Amino acid sequence: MTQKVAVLGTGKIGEALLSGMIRAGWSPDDLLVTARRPERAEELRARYGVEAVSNAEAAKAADTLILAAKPQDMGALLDELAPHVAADRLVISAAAGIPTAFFEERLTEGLAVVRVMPNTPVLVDEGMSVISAGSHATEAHLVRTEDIFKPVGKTLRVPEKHQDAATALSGSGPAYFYYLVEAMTDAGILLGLPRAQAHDLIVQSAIGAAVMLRDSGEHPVKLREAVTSPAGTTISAIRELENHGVRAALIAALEAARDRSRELASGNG
Ligand SMILES: NC(=O)C1=CN([C@@H]2O[C@H](COP(=O)(O)OP(=O)(O)OC[C@H]3O[C@@H](n4cnc5c(N)ncnc54)[C@H](O)[C@@H]3O)[C@@H](O)[C@H]2O)C=CC1
Ligand SMILES: O=C(O)[C@@H]1CCC=N1
Repeated sequence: MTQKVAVLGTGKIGEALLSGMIRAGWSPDDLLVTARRPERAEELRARYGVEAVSNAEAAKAADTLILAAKPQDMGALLDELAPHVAADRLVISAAAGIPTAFFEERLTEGLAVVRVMPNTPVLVDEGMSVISAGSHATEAHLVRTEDIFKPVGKTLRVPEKHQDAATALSGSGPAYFYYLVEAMTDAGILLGLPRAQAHDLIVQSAIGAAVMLRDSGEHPVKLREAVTSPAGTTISAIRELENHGVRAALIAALEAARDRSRELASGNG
């Protein structure tokens, strides 16, 4: 029998996942969405041909519920869902910070809960989804979760204690690269290039560097050394990065993201 999957709280990450599932061959007939605003429900219906229903209807009809509301909205969503989630359902949470125990305590006794931290590149099938089992989730539940997330990128299983770190690295990760591209494009403008050209030069350099990181098997230090000619341009830039503490700033930034993820654990951070 075909499994029905519902995305509850279909905002940016929920829609990214939904679009990925459809690209991967899921029939819109086997997918349900929920949204707070009727206009948003209509938009999703028109864009993907999926049925938009209430949270209670989704909980009753779907075998797998993907919860993609903000951590701060999760308590209220669970209050709505609690009377309707049968014990044989799989609940997948994509929320930053919130532990699987939060769902287990508020929903049906013995329910399988899986925590996943995806990232927005699921939109282009290059996502990174980090997966942890709750206390009642079995191997079969993890495989069911991977069936949803594998077609839209890589997946990795980690113990739940590492989820806050994963959130800081890969959940938020794309934002750091966009930030760097934005800053380097500004630098290109300072150096006299038109914005569009500066953008293209930096984006293609980022793509080339990312593919080499993924495919060459080389350590990033080796790849950087190959760019850094003696008494050349690159080392002049690297010295400035070190002078400005960019490495320390990145370490502090990711530590702050990890700490914020921990703060969100209660669902009202
Ligand atoms: N944006 C990202 O890159 C990532 C986000 N996440 C997690 O995904 C979740 C959603 O994040 P975004 O998509 O960025 O936020 P968002 O604000 O775009 O989406 C959340 C959606 O949930 C809806 N919602 C809230 N309560 C609801 C309810 N009771 N019933 C139906 N819909 C409800 C909101 O109207 C909104 O459309 C968060 O928990 C976040 O931690 C995880 C990984 C990456
Ligand atoms: O910024 C956030 O809280 C979410 C979680 C990971 C990426 N975006």
